[in-house]
Amino acid sequence: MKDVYLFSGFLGSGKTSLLTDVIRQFKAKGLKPAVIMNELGKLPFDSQAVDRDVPLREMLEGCICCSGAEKTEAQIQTLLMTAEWDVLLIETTGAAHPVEALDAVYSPLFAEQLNIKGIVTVADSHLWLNRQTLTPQVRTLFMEQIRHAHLLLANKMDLLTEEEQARAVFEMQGFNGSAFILQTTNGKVPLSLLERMEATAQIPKEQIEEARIGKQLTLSSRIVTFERSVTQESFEQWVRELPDTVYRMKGYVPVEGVKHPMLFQYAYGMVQWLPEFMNMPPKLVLIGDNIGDVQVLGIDR
Ligand SMILES: Nc1nc2c(ncn2[C@@H]2O[C@H](COP(=O)(O)OP(=O)(O)OP(=O)(O)O)[C@@H](O)[C@H]2O)c(=O)[nH]1
Repeated sequence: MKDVYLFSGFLGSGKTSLLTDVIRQFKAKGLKPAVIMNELGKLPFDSQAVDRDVPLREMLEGCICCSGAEKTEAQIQTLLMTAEWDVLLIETTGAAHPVEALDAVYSPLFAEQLNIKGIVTVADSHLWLNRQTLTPQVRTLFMEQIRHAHLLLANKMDLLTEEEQARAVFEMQGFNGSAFILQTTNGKVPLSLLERMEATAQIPKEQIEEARIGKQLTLSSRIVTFERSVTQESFEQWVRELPDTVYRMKGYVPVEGVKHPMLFQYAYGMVQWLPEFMNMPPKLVLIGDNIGDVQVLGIDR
């Protein structure tokens, strides 16, 4: 299993600074990192910060969330097939919602190969203290990135007084009680802290595969394997009755009377079904808060 880290954080908060330093540290340990970078706009600006010997895939058309999970899936697949690497670092754009970004890396296709370690959010602490200057939408995104972090870097500490530093960390901890918070400058974090993040997908063997992120985190993912086929109607009925703390689902659902499991997508109350021409494994990924308790149709438990 290869470890995967997602670097989240608002525009200009220090993600690329973190990325370059983490690459340096992995290399110093003799490990080979690979990188997926997402840029808003078309210029591969940040990628110049990554050494040439690091396998790199870029998505220049937008962020992980809005350019679609399929592209990220394809990028990861390409990396898995074409390059030698030990650990994958994914830098999301500052405009990505962390749940969407996480969703993009959770594919049933490589659930057995990747170990999603979780979300490292770089927070601009100066901006945190001045967040009332942001528009409501932007402020919501900025705060969501902080709220869903598994490891939170309170960055740009050099710009704050001691009193401000303490206030920023205190407030952030109140907002995200489960993340470990580290005060940083230029995104410098000891590798051991990243490596200590609790991994997610301890896959096979059992029918139900729990995937946990972090310790007592709210946001978590779970991969389940269907034991029998369901009807489309009954499955949609089950979806309608789900608690609204299930944010996202995707996978392949075995549907009665249909040859191969159908590609199923769910996001923010919307359901999408697509026929699949290959026989894909009947697995479903759920992402949300406390999803361990959700009883899934077609799975006995
Ligand atoms: N003073 C100060 N500047 C920082 C710190 N961390 C990053 N910066 C600067 O902030 C700017 C943005 O840093 P990046 O690492 O490119 O941030 P990013 O999150 O990758 O930016 P986007 O890719 O645009 O979202 C750069 O000019 C960095 O040098 C810090 O701790 N203190």
